Amino acid sequence: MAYSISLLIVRHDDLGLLSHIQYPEDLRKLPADRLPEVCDELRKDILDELSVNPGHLASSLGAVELTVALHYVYNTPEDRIVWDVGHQAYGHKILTGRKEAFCTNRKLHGIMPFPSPKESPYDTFVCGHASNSISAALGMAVAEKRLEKIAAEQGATGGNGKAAERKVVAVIGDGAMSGGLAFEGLNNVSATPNDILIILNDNNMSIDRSVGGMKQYLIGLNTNETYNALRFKLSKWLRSKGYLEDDRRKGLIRLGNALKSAFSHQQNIFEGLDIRYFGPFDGHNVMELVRILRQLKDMKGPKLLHLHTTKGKGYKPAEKAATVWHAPGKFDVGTGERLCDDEKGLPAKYQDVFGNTLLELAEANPNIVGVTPAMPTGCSMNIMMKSMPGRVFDVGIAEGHAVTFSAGMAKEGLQPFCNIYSAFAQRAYDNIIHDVAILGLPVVLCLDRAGLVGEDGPTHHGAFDMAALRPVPNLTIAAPMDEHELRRLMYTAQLPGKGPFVIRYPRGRGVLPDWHCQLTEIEVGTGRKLKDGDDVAVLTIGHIGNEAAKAIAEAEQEHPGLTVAHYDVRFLKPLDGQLLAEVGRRFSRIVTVEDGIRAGGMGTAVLEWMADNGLAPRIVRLGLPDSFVEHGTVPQLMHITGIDKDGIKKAITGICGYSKAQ
Ligand SMILES: Cc1ncc(C[n+]2csc(CCOP(=O)(O)OP(=O)(O)O)c2C)c(N)n1
Ligand SMILES: CC(=O)[C@@H](O)[C@H](O)COP(=O)(O)O
Ligand SMILES: [Mg+2]
Repeated sequence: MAYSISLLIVRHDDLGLLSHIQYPEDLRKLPADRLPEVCDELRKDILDELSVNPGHLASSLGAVELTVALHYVYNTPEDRIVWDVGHQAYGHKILTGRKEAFCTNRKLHGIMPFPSPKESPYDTFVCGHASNSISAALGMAVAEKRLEKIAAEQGATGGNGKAAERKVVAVIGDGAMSGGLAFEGLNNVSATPNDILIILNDNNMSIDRSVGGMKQYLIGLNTNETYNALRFKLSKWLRSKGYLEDDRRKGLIRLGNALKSAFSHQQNIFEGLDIRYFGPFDGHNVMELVRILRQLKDMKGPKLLHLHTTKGKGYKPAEKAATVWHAPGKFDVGTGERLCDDEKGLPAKYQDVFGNTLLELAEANPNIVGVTPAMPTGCSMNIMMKSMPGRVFDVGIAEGHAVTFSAGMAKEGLQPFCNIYSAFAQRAYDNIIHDVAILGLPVVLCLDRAGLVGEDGPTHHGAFDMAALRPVPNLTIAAPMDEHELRRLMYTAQLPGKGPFVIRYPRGRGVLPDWHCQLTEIEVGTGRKLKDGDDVAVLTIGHIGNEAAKAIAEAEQEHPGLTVAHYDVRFLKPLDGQLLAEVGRRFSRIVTVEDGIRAGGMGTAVLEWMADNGLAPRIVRLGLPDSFVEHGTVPQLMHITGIDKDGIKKAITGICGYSKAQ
């Protein structure tokens, strides 16, 4: 496997103990009582670096002790640590050969935003979308057992030719634990022979506050210390006597569970699933963590270790306001002041236009309710939440549920606005088809972060929504080119009889000096001509139309005589047949521009429409390629993928014969 970090900037700071640790094997040479020092240095390194090179701060600070203890006790990378989301894994990166390159974190060609086996053998699985760690870890554990069996049958000495049995650990936060996939994983862990350790890193926070029954359950979940100590000793002894093979182990868990609930009047959901539960313990006591992990490491059967941690641990501003410090941007470490750009005079963020407009619509329409899967701040639904707490539902990291829950409310007459980041909505594909589209329920699905998102990289780009949703019957799919269009589309979507309505818009700011405007209806399925011209028609959808407008202006300026028409398709579905007929009849050259994957998106829709209607203009389609776009700033990535002003201009002039087309 190729490991890729091509941007190598070496840091030369003197980091004390850390400067002697390149890899976990160096860490493991230290006596355990030096580990608190390592943690302090690691925390300081993360803080200093992130203050100038922004990223996910608070979760990584909260996982420092756990990270050090894991790499100290486990034989990584041979043993597998599977991080959930991976936004807490900066300490892991620094300890696993990426200390010098950490200053390139999230930058173009630098370290990837989330752990990835493409970058390091210490990164065991793809990270970015929450709640997959338990399933992946179980898969690895099952593979290990099976491969060992195959090797034994073939007369080899052990699975993968190694001496000790590989251990597999999943590290999952309380927020990620609210995801359905995590529950599916637990259910399967319970019923499949395996020895995995699930570490529940419980800081009682998601990005916003943790929500739901599991969060409440975890707060109340306790086992007393004597019980924990006794149980460690007992299971060690039973194991040494060979009494802890699978059947007996399950029986003992059930007995333990029964005794515990008899004494404490508390059922333990994990133990009820035959997963041994240990905790809760202090996740910031590194020496204690080492002791506990050593005891659990060789224990057979599935286990869950529950740790209490503090998001933002060790940095007071982050501890006090973990949501803001989840990914705070640049900041002054000393004062805790966040160094935000001067926002004065800048257009509003689309998310804020969404949030304010939703509240405005909800004030007028009592049927409107808001649904967000764990992103109230990210999508600005917190604006409505503050004013109308009873009408907004944060359902946790549960995109599929968010859609079906919305569908249920729509079925009974409410008007849900369900806001999901485009990439996370991939989790809800069938829910959109099965639970919304088939019945044609009037759910307004707002896909924020559609298109390139920048530094979060391939897992987070909203690349696929248009291509994925376009074939689904009954859906209306639209994308606003500016803030006013977003407001008007939202207004239109909640009018009676509109059915399922998808509105996609990007991360970041719009283009207008003032987002306020009157809320008036846009006729569904209509695009608009923004500018006339004779030589070529440029068809765009959504915000990228603004980039195309700049490209057109420049192309016309650089090539006197060239005139370019610009159409805003606006609705991917239904397409505006009248507009396309005009374009198809008048122009023999068309350039389509979108910020989603080219295959199957708007350009493809135009191509199909022309072919279906017996028209054959030459069409150049710009969009994201058939490969995963890496991380970098949005302008950098737009340039690389050829959808920035220069790329669009090149396509326009190329198709008109002024320069070679791309
Ligand atoms: C499927 C999916 N939905 C939403 C997100 C956005 N997200 C990233 S981290 C996070 C909170 C995770 O909370 P937790 O697992 O408790 O980790 P913590 O941040 O508290 O350390 C959310 C909602 C995501 N990455 N993936
Ligand atoms: C780790 C994760 O998935 C989120 O923290 C994500 O990075 C948020 O993205 P925005 O910054 O666009 O809200
Ligand atoms: Mg959490």
